[in-house]
Amino acid sequence: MQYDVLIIGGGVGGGSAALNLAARGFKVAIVEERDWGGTTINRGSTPKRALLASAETHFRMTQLVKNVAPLSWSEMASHSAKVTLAANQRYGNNLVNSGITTIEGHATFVNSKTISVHGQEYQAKKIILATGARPRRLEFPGSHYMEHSASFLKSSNLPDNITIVGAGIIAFALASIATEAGKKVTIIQHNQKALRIFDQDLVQVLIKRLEDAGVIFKFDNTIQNITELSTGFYKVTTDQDCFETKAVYCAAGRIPNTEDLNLSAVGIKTGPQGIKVDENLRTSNPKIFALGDCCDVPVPKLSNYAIYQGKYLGNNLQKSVQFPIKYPTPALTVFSIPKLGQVGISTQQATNKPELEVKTMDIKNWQTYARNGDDLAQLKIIFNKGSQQIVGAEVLSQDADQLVDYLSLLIQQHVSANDLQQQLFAYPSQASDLYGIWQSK
Ligand SMILES: Cc1cc2nc3c(=O)[nH]c(=O)nc-3n(C[C@H](O)[C@H](O)[C@H](O)COP(=O)(O)OP(=O)(O)OC[C@H]3O[C@@H](n4cnc5c(N)ncnc54)[C@H](O)[C@@H]3O)c2cc1C
Ligand SMILES: NC(=O)c1ccc[n+]([C@@H]2O[C@H](COP(=O)([O-])OP(=O)(O)OC[C@H]3O[C@@H](n4cnc5c(N)ncnc54)[C@H](O)[C@@H]3O)[C@@H](O)[C@H]2O)c1
Repeated sequence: MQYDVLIIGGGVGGGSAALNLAARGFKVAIVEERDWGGTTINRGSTPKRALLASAETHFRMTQLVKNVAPLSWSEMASHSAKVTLAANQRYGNNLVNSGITTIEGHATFVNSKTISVHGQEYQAKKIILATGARPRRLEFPGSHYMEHSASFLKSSNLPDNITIVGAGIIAFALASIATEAGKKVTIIQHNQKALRIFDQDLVQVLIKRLEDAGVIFKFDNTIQNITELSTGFYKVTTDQDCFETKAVYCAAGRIPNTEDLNLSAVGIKTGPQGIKVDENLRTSNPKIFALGDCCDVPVPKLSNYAIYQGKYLGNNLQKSVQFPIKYPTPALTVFSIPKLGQVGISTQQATNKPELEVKTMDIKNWQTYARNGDDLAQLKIIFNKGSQQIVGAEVLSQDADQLVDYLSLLIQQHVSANDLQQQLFAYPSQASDLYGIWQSK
């Protein structure tokens, strides 16, 4: 069978490229070996945020009133499973309804224009790799007892005492959800630094809040051994400590899926960060492109970037891709309780840049935050001293994700204090608070 474009990987990156190409009249086929929507829809932000919906609501209630009923994990899990299944089905149906041929199975290259799935060959003028990434595995005696974020997110009966290895972006979300559901959580981190790209003052506030909620952080601990006990517990041994837990989840980073594709047959180069691509997302084979978590790009491996890269290839592939990809203002959020958001230039990047000024604002008494009991809310804004333009921000708040998105628009569109005064926002709201960011400078 012959197509204009074949895409390997039906996650949000591959799906975004497929939908954009199909909308432009290309004959497109997409291959998926596991589940439509990939990590995001089935094992990432969709189930995570569905579980977080209950956990956050519970936390917000406990900030405002006494005697809030405990959460039931089975009810949270069944809500998350329903939302996730619906999203998965919608994702697959949307591809089919958009005129895209969907193929289920594992794809490997035969040559630069041909792939094979279950022994059936498919040909295309151009091929896009969007095979994503998988959890990094650590190797030590008993490491096979460790599970990963996917089994946490799918669990219908999360154990009441769990351990997470790695104090990164996944660990903080899982720990916040589990703690609010009444579980005992231990986090093991091999060095001193949690959430290393975020503002470390705000990270310390978040760690303290999780510790107050019962999370045990074991920094400078390297996990060395896990043994199964007859009591239903596992014994975890680190180079500093030894303790018992009912489940261990490894959240120590992710590695790109570049194996089992026969990439060497088509001359595609890879490295530890993934498939090598140029600024047009073209691999070392000019007919083959790559995007999302599987490729080595100088931007975070996130759903929003994978979708953006898919749109870029969807819009440019017909012109043989003449223009390099340009990324808009970066924005990301740790979906912990409260959330930690970052947009534009970070406080770490602003260090030693004399033209930039970091302004720290304790915003917990602002109406928006005070009325929600958001008593840890803090904002750090990075201004350009000359233009007074906002160029970045770091924020800790129950609604950090929304504030980061508003600020991202201000930064991307170079909105000034004067421009904002011409805007009419509903009041009082997070958006209307934005006037105050300049005023309180
Ligand atoms: C727990 C968790 C939470 C996350 N939360 C967020 C978040 O809140 N916000 C955010 O922006 N990002 C988040 N991420 C990151 C985000 O999920 C990824 O960046 C995103 O899924 C990448 O999309 P992708 O299409 O490149 O890869 P994937 O979604 O991984 O899709 C790749 C697909 O390719 C398929 N595939 C691989 N090899 C083959 C083959 N040979 N043949 C056929 N099919 C193949 C796989 O089965 C998979 O479905 C999270 C990740 C995790 C694990
Ligand atoms: N909200 C979001 O945007 C979001 C949410 C979840 C995941 N993601 C994506 O998924 C990726 C993977 O998330 P992650 O949390 O696994 O990775 P991460 O890179 O955020 O964190 C991994 C942590 O594990 C630590 N670590 C590494 N080896 C270790 C070891 N042997 N023992 C103990 N600690 C160890 C690292 O120092 C780091 O702190 C992220 O980088 C991001 O791209 C994004």
